Amino acid sequence: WKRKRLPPGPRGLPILGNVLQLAASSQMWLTFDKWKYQYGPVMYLNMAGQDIVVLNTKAAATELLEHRSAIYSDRSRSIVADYLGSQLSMPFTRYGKSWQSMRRAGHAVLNARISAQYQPVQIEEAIILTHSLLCNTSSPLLAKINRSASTIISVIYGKRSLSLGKPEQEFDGVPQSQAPRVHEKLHLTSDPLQTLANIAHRFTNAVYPGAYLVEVFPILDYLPTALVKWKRDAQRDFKRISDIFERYFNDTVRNDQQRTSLCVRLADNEIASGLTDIEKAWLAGSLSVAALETTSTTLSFFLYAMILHPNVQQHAQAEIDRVVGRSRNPTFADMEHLQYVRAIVKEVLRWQPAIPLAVPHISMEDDWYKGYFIPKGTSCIPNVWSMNRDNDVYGPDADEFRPERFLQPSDKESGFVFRDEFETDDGHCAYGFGRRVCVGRHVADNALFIDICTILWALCIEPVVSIDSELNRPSKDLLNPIPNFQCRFSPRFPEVEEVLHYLRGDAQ
Ligand code: HEM
Repeated sequence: WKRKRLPPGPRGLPILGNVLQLAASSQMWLTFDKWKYQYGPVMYLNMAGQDIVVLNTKAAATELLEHRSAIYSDRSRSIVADYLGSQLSMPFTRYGKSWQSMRRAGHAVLNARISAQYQPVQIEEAIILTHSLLCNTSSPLLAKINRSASTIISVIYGKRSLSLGKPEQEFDGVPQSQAPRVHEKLHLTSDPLQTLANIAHRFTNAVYPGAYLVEVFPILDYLPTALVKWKRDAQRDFKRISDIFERYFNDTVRNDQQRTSLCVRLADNEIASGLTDIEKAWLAGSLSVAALETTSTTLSFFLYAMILHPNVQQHAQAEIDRVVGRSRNPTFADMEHLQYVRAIVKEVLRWQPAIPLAVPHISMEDDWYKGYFIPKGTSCIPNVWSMNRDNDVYGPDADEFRPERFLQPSDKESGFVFRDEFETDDGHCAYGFGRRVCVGRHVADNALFIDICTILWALCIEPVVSIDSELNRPSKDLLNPIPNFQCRFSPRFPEVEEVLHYLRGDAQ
C-alpha cells in the first residue's frame, strides 16, 4: 500500500483549486518558472478538479513522456476545441487508432529522409523571403515574416499552388489589422497564409487552460445552443475550417504540376491508408496550422536576436563568406560546414521556444514518479521554457542568447565545431516529447536553417527604432508572443539585390 502523495505545488482554493492563480497569468510559463524554484522538478496544480502536473526538468519529462510514453500520450479533451474539429486535427486528437493512422501518414511524408526531398522548394522559398525582406517596403515586418512560413506551406500545398491574395483583404469584412487580439472567432481572409494562421490561433486560443469557462464547468455545455454564443461560433467555425481544408487539399492535388507536395503524397492511398478523403484534407490542414505560426515565430525571434546581438550576426556572416562566398546562394550542401549558423538555429529554438509549454500529454493510467502519485487523466505539461533555461544544463548564462554554448574550439579554419553531445542532440526541448513529439521537426529544422542562412548571406539586419516590449499576439495563447520590433535590411554587397531578383525570378 502506498500513500497517494501528490507532487508539491501552490495551495489552491476549495473546489476551484488553482483556477484563479492560473487564469490571472497570461504567459503561464513565466509563472511556472518562478514556482519551479519553490516546488521542484514536478509540480502539482488543480484546475477545479482537473489534475495538472507540470514537468519542470528535461529528466522528468523524458522519464514520463518518453520512457513511459505508452501511458502518457493522450491529449486533453477541450470542449470548445472539439466543436472546432480537434478530433480531426493531429496535434489535438485523442490517442487511439485514428491518431495512429494520422501519425503514420504524417511520419511517411515528413521523416528525416523524405524531408530532404523538399529542400529544393525550401531554397527557393528562402530566396523569395529574403528578397521580400529587402525590397518589399510596403508590408509591415510581421506580415513579411508571416509570409516566410510559405516555405512550409509550399512543402504541404505545393509550390505556389494556393493562389496568394493580398494579405489585408478580408472576406468577413474585418481588416486583419483590426481583428481582435483574442481569437474567439475565426477571421477569414482572402490570403490563404493568413487564414491558416488565424485557424491556428483559433485552436491554440481554445485549448489555452482557462480560456473558456465551459472547460472548467463542463455542465455549461448542456445549455441550449441558442443561448451560448461560444458554441454557435465554434460550430460555425468548424464548418468554415472544414470547407477551407477540403478546398486547399483538392485544389493542390488538382493543380500541383510538379507532384512533389505533401498533399499529392497523401492523396496516394498507400501512404495514408486508413484515412478518408476528409481526414486527409484535415491532416494536411492541421499540419500547415501546426507548422505556420511555430516557424514564423521562431524566425521573428531570430531577427530579434540579430538586432540585439550584432556580434553574433557578424560572426555568422564571416562563416558564410568563408564557406559559401558571394557568387552563389547557400544550399543544404553547405550545412555541415556552417556550424555557427546551425548553432544559431538551435539557440533560437532554445532561447525562445515557439510553444513554451509544448502541448499537454494526458496520462492514461495511475502512475508514480519519485514517490509521488500521478492519477490517471492528469494533464502533464512539459515546461519547455524552464527546461531550455535550466542553469544546471546550460550554465548561469542560460537566459542569454549565445550560440557558442553549443560549440567547442577546434583546429579547423572556422575555429570551432559542435560539442560532441550536441552533434546529434537538439540541445533544446522545443519540439516536445515521446510519441507526440513534433512530427514536422526535420522539415522545420531545414526551413529554419536555409531561411536564416540565406538572410544572413544577403542582408545586414539593424534595429530601426527603440525596441519596445509590447506584444504582438493575444496574450492568452499557447504561442510565445513576439516583441513589437522593427528592423532595417540592407544589402551586404552591391550585387545582392540583382542576384536575389534573378534567383527569385527563377524560383517563381
Ligand atoms: C519551429 C517550428 C516548430 C516547433 C517549435 C514545433 C513544436 C511542436 C511541439 C512543442 C509539439 C507538441 C509536442 C508534444 O506534444 O510533446 C508539436 C507537435 C506537432 N507538430 Fe510541430 N513544431 C514546429 C514545426 C512544425 C512543422 C513544420 C510541422 C509540419 C510540417 C509540425 C507539425 C506538428 C504536428 C502535426 C504535431 C502534433 C503531433 C502529435 O500530436 O502527434 N510542426 N510541434
